[in-house]
Amino acid sequence: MGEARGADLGEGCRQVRAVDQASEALIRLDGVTRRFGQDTVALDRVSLTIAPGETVAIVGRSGSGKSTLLNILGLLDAPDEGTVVVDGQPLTRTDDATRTAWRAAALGFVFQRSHLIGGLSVRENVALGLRYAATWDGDERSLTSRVDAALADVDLGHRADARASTLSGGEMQRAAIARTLVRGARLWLADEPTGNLDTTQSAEIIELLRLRARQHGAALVVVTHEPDIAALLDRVITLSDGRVVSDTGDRTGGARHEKVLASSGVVPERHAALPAGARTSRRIRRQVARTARFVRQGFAAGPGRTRAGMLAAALAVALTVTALGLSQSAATQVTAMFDARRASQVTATFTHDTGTPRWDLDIDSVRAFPGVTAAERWRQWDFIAMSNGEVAATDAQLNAVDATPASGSDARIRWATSADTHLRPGEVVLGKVLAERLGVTQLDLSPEITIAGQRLRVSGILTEARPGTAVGAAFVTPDTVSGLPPSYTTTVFALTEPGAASLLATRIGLLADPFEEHRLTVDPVLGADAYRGQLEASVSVALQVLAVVASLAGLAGVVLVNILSVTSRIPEFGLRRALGSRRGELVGLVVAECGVLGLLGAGLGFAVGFAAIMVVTAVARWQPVFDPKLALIPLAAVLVFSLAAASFPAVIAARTQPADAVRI
Ligand SMILES: Nc1ncnc2c1ncn2[C@@H]1O[C@H](COP(=O)(O)OP(=O)(O)OP(=O)(O)O)[C@@H](O)[C@H]1O
Repeated sequence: MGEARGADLGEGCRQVRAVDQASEALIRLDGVTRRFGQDTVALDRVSLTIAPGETVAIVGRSGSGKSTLLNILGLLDAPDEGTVVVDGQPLTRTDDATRTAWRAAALGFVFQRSHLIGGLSVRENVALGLRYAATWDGDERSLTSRVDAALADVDLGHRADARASTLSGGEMQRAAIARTLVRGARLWLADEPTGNLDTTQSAEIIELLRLRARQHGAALVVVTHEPDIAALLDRVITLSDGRVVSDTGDRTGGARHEKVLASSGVVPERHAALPAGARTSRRIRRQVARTARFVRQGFAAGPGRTRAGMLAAALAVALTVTALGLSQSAATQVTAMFDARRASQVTATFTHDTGTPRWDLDIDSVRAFPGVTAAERWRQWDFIAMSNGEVAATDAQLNAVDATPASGSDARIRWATSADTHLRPGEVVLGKVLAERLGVTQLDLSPEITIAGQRLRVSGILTEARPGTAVGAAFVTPDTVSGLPPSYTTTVFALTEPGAASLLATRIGLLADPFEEHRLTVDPVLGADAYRGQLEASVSVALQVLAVVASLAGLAGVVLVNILSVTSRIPEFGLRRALGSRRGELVGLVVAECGVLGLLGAGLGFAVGFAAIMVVTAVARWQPVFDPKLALIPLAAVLVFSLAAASFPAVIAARTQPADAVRI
């Protein structure tokens, strides 16, 4: 039998003389004390040995320290004082790695609540016991046959493909026994394994545990409240207030197996006699494959939390992509709007040294130019005093305007008064600011003002100035200004079909005044260029800030979802640790799960973000813009998201104390 088991062992293990030479113990406790806080002494100087193959019951009143003792025997916990010696090797309190390696190599657990992963099949739950075992060589085919054999051994073969959460209490414990069986554990530890079962089922489960442990040459330690169950085992250790008060029974049960066990012991893989390099690369490969499998299983076992994690990541990325894309589109839109105006407006101003120009500007030639839709001509007087008591303003600009439409009555230049205004002799349109200054508010009272001795009816108020139009000006007809002193400035303002403005800008001087072209200043956008860049930048910055805020909000969401998901899995992590998972491997599992979810979510988020950009820009009639280089930002964000979102949960997982976690 020893040889048969030996042949079953994985390459990573080697045969050793396993029993403690001094006491022939599989595990020995010397003066072990375990305290919790200041006041609770859960175990008080406990010394005992567990020999290979013996079956032991630990009994005692509630709170007497039974579970604490089992956790110490199971290397899930370490004593504050005293020594634990496994296979002759003393373990230090701090050496978590060695305890973990021993758990993987030699121990198996059956907990009160069985600690199966409910979303996985029974077969995969049992396989978990072997996947973490140091005795497994990574061969999937041998795994399947060993798992099926273990399931058959506990009479659960017919439920192999069922979800573990659908099993009855008794079936769950059978599955937990199969999980212990399949790993070839040498020490089986069961904490109240029948606590949730009725009397008949309890007896069946204890009998199954006892028989299978014996068949496989394993020692069995069972914590129980029930004397009937204790009576079924070889030896009974009674605890009271953390001390062993009696240790009775037949200890030869174990001795019957000593020879077998002495030749079949295993030590943790790190002691194996393979070359170090080969061992390391082999272990890494196996671990990567194992983690990949666990990640897939984790997604399948918890579809709800998988969806939540993915959607949180998708939302974060979608918000970032949308905000970034819209910021670019909006900035481009501002540019396009300004460019559109620049392309359809031309203003040319002539400044004369003295008096009125020799020739009045030829507005008709401008109007006749291809693409021109409307044109105006202003003459402007600066600082004309208007005073006869009724008009007190002294610095208002006064303009003469030729407002005749380009064709028919379709005036293309809108004055933004109550209606398009065609000024008639004797009338004036006031800029809003000037009107307020003069106290002219209501046109239905037919207000009148006097300029240069002429009484004029206010026919409109200019509420919205075109670029460059002074809302502090008064607009009058040429008749009105005929009596004024000469004007020094004349302006031609033209609107064109889109795109025709730039050509007009090169010709307007020649058209308007071929003799004084050199005095011309052409300002196509009337100063708008100066603040176009600023506006563009402001829009862009505002939306980029929004993108950062959205990213942070999304990141917080992803982190929260991951933390909640991992917190709900503490018992599962405790189980994995109990079965032999190292802290680092657990961290790797959590990071891999969060990372994969982050990447899947990011893909979804990209798609949603792009769709949102298309919809918003289509509704707003914008040109959608997304610089491919900016895709790097969300990509980097995804990596940061995934790592940041995984780091907190990974710390939680790494800090999981198996002894505490399996109590939950
Ligand atoms: N993680 C812990 N933190 C604080 N106190 C603990 C912890 N674990 C155990 N104890 C305390 O140690 C003492 C022994 O607890 P333990 O669970 O070992 O008793 P037990 O005999 O198994 O009890 P029961 O039969 O009720 O499960 C108890 O007073 C318990 O409250």
